Amino acid sequence: MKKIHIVIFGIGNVGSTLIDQINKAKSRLRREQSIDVHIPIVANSRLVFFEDNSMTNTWECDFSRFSNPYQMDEIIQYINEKKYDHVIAVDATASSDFVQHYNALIQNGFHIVSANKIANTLALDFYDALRQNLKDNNKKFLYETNVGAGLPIIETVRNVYNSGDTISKIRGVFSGSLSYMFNKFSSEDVPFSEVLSKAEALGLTEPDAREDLSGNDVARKLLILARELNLKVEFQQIHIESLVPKQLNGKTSLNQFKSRIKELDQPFGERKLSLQKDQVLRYIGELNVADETLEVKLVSEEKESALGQLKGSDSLFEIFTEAYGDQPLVIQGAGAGKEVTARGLLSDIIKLSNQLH
Ligand SMILES: NC(=O)C1=CN([C@@H]2O[C@H](COP(=O)(O)OP(=O)(O)OC[C@H]3O[C@@H](n4cnc5c(N)ncnc54)[C@H](OP(=O)(O)O)[C@@H]3O)[C@@H](O)[C@H]2O)C=CC1
Ligand SMILES: N[C@@H](CC=O)C(=O)O
Repeated sequence: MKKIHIVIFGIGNVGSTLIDQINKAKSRLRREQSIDVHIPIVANSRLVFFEDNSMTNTWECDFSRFSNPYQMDEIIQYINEKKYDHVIAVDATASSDFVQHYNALIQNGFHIVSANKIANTLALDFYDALRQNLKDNNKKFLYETNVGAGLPIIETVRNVYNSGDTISKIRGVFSGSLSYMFNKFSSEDVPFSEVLSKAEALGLTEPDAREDLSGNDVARKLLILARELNLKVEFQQIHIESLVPKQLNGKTSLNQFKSRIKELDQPFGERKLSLQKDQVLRYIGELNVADETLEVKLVSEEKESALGQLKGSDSLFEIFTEAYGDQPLVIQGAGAGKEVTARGLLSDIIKLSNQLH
């Protein structure tokens, strides 16, 4: 039996769902894969719970009764003292501060599984140094959920690339939350602000929904895929059409933005009115490999087209390669949501565990 110790950072939509999924999968993982998953530490942005402190019935109860403010050093020290063989830090935050701890975690024996896209989209210096650090310390970093949530996008792109096929373009609807919003907005008579609130309540958006609407989240996914193809591109090179109206862009706090979301209704209403019958709005990402251009934009699509017929929070990725010719390799399915994202993290945890000896 291989014992895997998981430290979970971030217990919002995705992190808390992951803990529930692990608890449910535990006995099957022991029985079928000889993997014993154990969660000794759970943390949010301010508080940490160490299992030694107490154990009641549920982790939520333990966390709310026995958690304390923390510094990262305490967590690293706790793990070091336990002398565990295999430790995985799961990043279920959206924090740019948290990723600054990755290198220290790796140097202290942690592997990393992440839903957070930030580490892979900082400057190339950081990106390359992180990979060197992983190599030097013989540690692994898995992040399939960075693109398409639970969909197998990164692995597929990597497999196609490693097989020697030439990828010329990747195009599609990269955002599950915006897919949901535009599906609902295009087909129902509701103001955009209402659709946005619903998407937030369903846990489909980023913790700060401006990251979705500004195009930053789609741009990050494009950049992550471009870097998987060994393109040396930076975030600043991406052409992004932001959907956040100028008066709300950059100058508002998150709370101010939330109190003013009705200001989105008019510009989106006008955009909808400009659509022809049988057209829908789609927010797409496009990576052209040959000229290294990355673009994020809002387009009108025919309802019957591949992008136009998407339902719910579906994402769709078209991967154009030499071997596949004119008809791209297509991956479609829910591209956001806590259940599918947590499943993607759990799948990375199991994949990683199977590589450890
Ligand atoms: N929702 C989805 O469909 C998908 C999400 N993802 C990614 O998953 C990640 C989590 O998303 P989601 O669960 O929806 O977000 P939530 O806002 O629901 O949860 C974020 C959690 O991270 C914690 N946190 C923030 N900063 C830190 C920190 N420095 N150290 C430890 N914990 C911290 C927050 O704590 P506190 O409450 O104290 O602020 C909170 O518990 C994001 O990176 C997102 O991009 C990826 C694919 C799909
Ligand atoms: N906000 C993201 C969630 C996953 O990354 C999306 O809409 O796809």
